[in-house]
Amino acid sequence: MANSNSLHLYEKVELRNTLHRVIEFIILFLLLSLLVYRLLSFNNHKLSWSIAFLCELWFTFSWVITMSNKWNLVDHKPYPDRLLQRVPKDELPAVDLFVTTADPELEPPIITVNTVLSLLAVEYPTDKLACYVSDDGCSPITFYSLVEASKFAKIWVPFCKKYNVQVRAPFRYFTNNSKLSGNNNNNSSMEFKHEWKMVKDEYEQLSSKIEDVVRKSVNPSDIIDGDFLVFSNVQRNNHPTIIKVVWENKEAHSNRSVPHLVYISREKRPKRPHHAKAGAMNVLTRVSGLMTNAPYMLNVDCDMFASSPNIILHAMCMLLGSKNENENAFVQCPQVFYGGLKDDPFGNHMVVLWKYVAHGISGIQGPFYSGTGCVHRRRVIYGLSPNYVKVGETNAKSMMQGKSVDEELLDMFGKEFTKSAADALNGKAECSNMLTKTIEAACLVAGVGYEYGTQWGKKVGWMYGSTTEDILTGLSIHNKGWRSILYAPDPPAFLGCAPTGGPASMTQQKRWATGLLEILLSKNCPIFGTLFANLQFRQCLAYFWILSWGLRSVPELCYAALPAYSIITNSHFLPKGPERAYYIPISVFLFYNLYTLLEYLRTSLSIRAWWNNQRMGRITTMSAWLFGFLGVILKLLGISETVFEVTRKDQSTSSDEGTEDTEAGKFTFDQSPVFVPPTAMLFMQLTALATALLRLQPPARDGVGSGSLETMCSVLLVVCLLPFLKGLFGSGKYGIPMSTIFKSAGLALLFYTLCRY
Ligand SMILES: O=c1ccn([C@@H]2O[C@H](COP(=O)(O)OP(=O)(O)O[C@H]3O[C@H](CO)[C@@H](O)[C@H](O)[C@H]3O)[C@@H](O)[C@H]2O)c(=O)[nH]1
Ligand SMILES: [Mn+2]
Repeated sequence: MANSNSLHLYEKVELRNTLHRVIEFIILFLLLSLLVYRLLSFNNHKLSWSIAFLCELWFTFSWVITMSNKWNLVDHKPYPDRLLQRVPKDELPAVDLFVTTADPELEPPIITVNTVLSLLAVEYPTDKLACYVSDDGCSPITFYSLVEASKFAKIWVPFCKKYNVQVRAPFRYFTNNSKLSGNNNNNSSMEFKHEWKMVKDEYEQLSSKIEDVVRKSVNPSDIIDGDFLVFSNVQRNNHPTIIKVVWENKEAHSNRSVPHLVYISREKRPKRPHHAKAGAMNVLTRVSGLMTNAPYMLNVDCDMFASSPNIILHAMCMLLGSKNENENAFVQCPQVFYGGLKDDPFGNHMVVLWKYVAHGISGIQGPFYSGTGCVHRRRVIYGLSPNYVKVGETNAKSMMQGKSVDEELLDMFGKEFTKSAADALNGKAECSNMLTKTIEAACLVAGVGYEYGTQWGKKVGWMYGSTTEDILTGLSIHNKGWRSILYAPDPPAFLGCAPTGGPASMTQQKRWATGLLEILLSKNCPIFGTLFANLQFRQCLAYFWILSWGLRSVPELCYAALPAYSIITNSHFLPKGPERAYYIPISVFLFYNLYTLLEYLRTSLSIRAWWNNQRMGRITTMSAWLFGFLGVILKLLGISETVFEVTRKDQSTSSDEGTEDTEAGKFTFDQSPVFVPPTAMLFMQLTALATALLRLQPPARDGVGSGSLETMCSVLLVVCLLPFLKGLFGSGKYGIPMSTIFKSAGLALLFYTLCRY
């Protein structure tokens, strides 16, 4: 029998994708042929030909990167049993659990509470876990909800463990039609039924209590006083640090115990930068560093509950089990969404993206850190490089160049934190298990001024300077030469909310495009990482692929304007009928769509979902990503700052995913300017088509006017923009506001006049 120590704790599985590779090469060949054709026939054409050439050059370049990203798809499979054979349960490493919330209105406290409960109930020794909730909204309602949740946790956690409940977020468990479901044989027993009923009643009481407070019919301070005093007279952006140990786990080894739960609202002062989520994560890191200092940290957004009870154990297999103990910096789980609208009408479930791109990058240096559903090593977050890690040696010492260790630690981490940081770096972190005693020090490290003069956000912790702090932080880790691991189990490890509706999706996409481009155009650009640090070349390409989302809007918009321009001026930018090259763009179109469709079908998604994503791809690029691009330009010019706008999380805790709500998938609009460019684009194409239809085109200058391909492109764009066409006639939130229509019509008119001048 093999020694349990010699067996790997996880396995790397390569996925087959020969068919994909073949189609990828065909598309590449066609794109290159198109470029060659353009070069050979350059003399005969002018402006539109050059623009088309530049755009196609960009598309080809993007395609090469896409191919590199998806070349070898890799998956991982953990063996938790082997881990438990190797490491006794009470010697498993401790893990700190971080949850961030920022706004009790956009992020209803009941959602946060469910996330917290799902984490408290994971299948892992409770004395190894501590859950920290950062509340950037400084809301007594959130605090009250957590206090009540911690009481409920005392029956919820033992219940889940006793009956091996699979989904440990109560709102999902009780509404999932999973009536009386669990995994044990004794589930049908009278005892189980009785307990199930009791727990369900308790949960209902908890939710109604929270609802009362949210609806302001009950004031939290009327229920529990004392604790709420600190919340009186606080303003969201002007208040001292509030740290409350909601629950301290003192009966560690009892099988009814519940992990620690700590509430943190960091200090905020007007005009002092708080660095949004990155700032919150750094405060969580420091406060937990003083309280429990676990060597591993799991972080989730408030809406991402753990839907697999073994997730921490599985992640540990990958972190403890690599051949070279410390090669993997973090384990990232895909973002999967629950209760989403049917067929992904807003194209933001990203299922195919996670399946193909993330698994592909997983075969290079590892997936990007994407902000939620990720287990980090604390030492890596503190800036340690893989080559410094020598088990049993003092890492803190080896990290420093020159100065004495103490001085250097002081400069990096700040005064109150040097000891904690040194312990963590040296791997001798131990739980003090006296949380309340550390509150005073914890308040200091959560203050606004604490990071001043330290390296937080620059060299240690979550990185500042981008609204996509996750990608930036992951990049700085990959730069040091670390690898990362994608863990995508089925059923998913975490489930969250995807924005529903046009405005919420646009806000999110705009923030991403902005944040990503901010990174690309800064000193953190991955190209420097490859040139001067340890970022692998193909990983650099992968980063370039994601960081350039905002940039893509420019070639896409130009290319989309070309058919309208060509029809209005009666010229052509694509090959004409008799030429053989005529078939190149047609083949690119067919093969590309076949390729993407195949990806959707292989992921068991519908053709409708494929189409919705293709369409939203075009719409998002023209609207949100364009505004992300403009936002970064304004920032570079020093005109405005980029901000983190929190995405609204819908409280639809219903389980009826399939039920037909005819309005649900319908595109919604608001006053936001992001809706202007797609509306204008629609008007441009409609004007062009009308010009052709009414035979108002001027005579073609070189004898060959616009042809069938231009018309097809134009029609295709109108089809993609159908939600906007409908929006012109819709009312309320389903209609495009009049002001947007006027602005867009103005732009389209301007375009028409420029074409005609
Ligand atoms: O000042 C802030 C702003 C946000 N958050 C939290 O950050 C998380 C993510 O915010 P959300 O509005 O849900 O943004 P999403 O676009 O859904 O988030 C994705 O993109 C972000 C980067 O743009 C990542 O940080 C997230 O992890 C990733 O899920 C939420 O838990 C918020 O409560 C804070 O704690 N403080
Ligand atoms: Mn989110």
